[in-house]
Amino acid sequence: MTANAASVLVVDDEPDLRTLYELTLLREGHRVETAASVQEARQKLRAQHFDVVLTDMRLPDGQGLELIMELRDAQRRERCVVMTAYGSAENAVEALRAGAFDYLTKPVDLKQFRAVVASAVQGTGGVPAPRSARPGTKPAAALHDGCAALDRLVGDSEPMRTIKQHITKVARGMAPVLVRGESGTGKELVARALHANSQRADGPLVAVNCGAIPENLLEAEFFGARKGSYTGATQDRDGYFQAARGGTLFLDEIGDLPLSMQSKLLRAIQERSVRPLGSTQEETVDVRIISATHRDLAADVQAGRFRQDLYYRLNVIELVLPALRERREDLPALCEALLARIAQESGQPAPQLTPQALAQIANHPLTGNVRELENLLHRAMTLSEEGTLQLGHATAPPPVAPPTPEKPPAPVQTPEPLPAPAPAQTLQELPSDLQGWLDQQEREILVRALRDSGFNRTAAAVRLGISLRQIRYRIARLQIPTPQDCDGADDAE
Ligand SMILES: Nc1ncnc2c1ncn2[C@@H]1O[C@H](COP(=O)(O)OP(=O)(O)OP(=O)(O)O)[C@@H](O)[C@H]1O
Repeated sequence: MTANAASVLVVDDEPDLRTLYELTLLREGHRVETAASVQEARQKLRAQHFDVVLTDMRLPDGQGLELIMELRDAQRRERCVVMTAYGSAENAVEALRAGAFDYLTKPVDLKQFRAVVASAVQGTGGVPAPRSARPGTKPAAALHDGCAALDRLVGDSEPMRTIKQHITKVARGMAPVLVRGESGTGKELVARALHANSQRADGPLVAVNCGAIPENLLEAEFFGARKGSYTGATQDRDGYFQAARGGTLFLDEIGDLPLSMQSKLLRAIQERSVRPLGSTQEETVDVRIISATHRDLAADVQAGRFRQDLYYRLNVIELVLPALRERREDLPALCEALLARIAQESGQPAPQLTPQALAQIANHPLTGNVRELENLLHRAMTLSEEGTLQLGHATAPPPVAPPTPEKPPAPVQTPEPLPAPAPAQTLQELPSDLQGWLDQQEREILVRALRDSGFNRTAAAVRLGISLRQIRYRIARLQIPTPQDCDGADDAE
């Protein structure tokens, strides 16, 4: 028996299943009480508090959902896990919306069962959460990180206050969250704040831009791949799901995921397990899913571009971020915070923001939201003299090299730090490592385009006929070093 055993109430009308769950939990070191009906569960809950309540959805005298709602209304601390019949996605979604911490589908897989209970027990006061178990860290640190992540979301307007309240309220559960909002409104910051305020804050946050990954690589990137499963897979490697174990998987631009991948993602979420490419084994993964989109996913569902069942699964809780034009009162605070951040990153003192400069900024439509504001301030800072922010022409976007589709990319010249390419090999000899060779070619082309555009990724992307997202993905994948302020040189998308 573990010293910090949690107390669990199991509610199920089937005696065999009750015993199975009870034995499994006892073996994990927990204290267990059981109930066969809603009435009996109510009695037990009146008599004592538990850490976790595991309840079947359908009970002879009512629904497990009633218990969840009663505990929620009484502001009780119990975390509820509901067991729903396989294929009834609506029930699981309804339970999560009603405040359930998580759900399991029947027939319950015992491995999943143990993982979900372990996740629910963490931080309830039973088994200590990973953070407090780590030597040298205090629970206060968790609080601090969570608050700091919320503070990074600058803005005290009504819609921003509501968003922050919602973040603290929903961060601790396992329910999937869909963050909606125009490009540049801070969806990724919201995802980070959700993670930092969750009990998984000590685990990884893996952010994935679904729109930037080539379709043929999606499966391997998400679920991992075994050695030899495709050309270039020279060793086993984990996917995003495995990398996010015990933490949060942030799926940005989820609306850009092709339909074929949507069904695979749905399956992974439902089964809580993934099968790496080339493997015969399923791997259990314990991740919380947060997704984001600037698109109207409901309309995409109507148009058949997005799977309805996946939409329901991802959209259990929806957070809608306001556009900057809907919260113009936040502009002064945003400018101050962004200038301080840019100044700190560039090692310069923050320039003073005069009322005239602020008025000039306020006149700008800023359709690209906070990202556009950030880029504008970056440009203005480079023009500023004597400690005062000068807008000058900074409100105009920087010139971007026009696309030159008719002009094929010039022959690749090797940039300084890179090894010389092997053009002879291109034509005469077959490369012995195709993937490595292709990566090398791509790297050289990207480095050249970046240099030619003064490390402005937008311009480099235009030049190469790819999107900003794609170039960002490729730069990260090939680990191409870029100057610190490279972001600032980019246009708002
Ligand atoms: N409320 C905010 N306070 C401070 N900075 C913000 C805020 N919102 C956004 N930003 C900054 O603006 C930039 C864009 O934010 P973020 O990437 O989170 O937006 P997004 O909605 O995810 O954009 P996209 O849809 O294009 O991916 C980031 O540098 C971020 O730090």
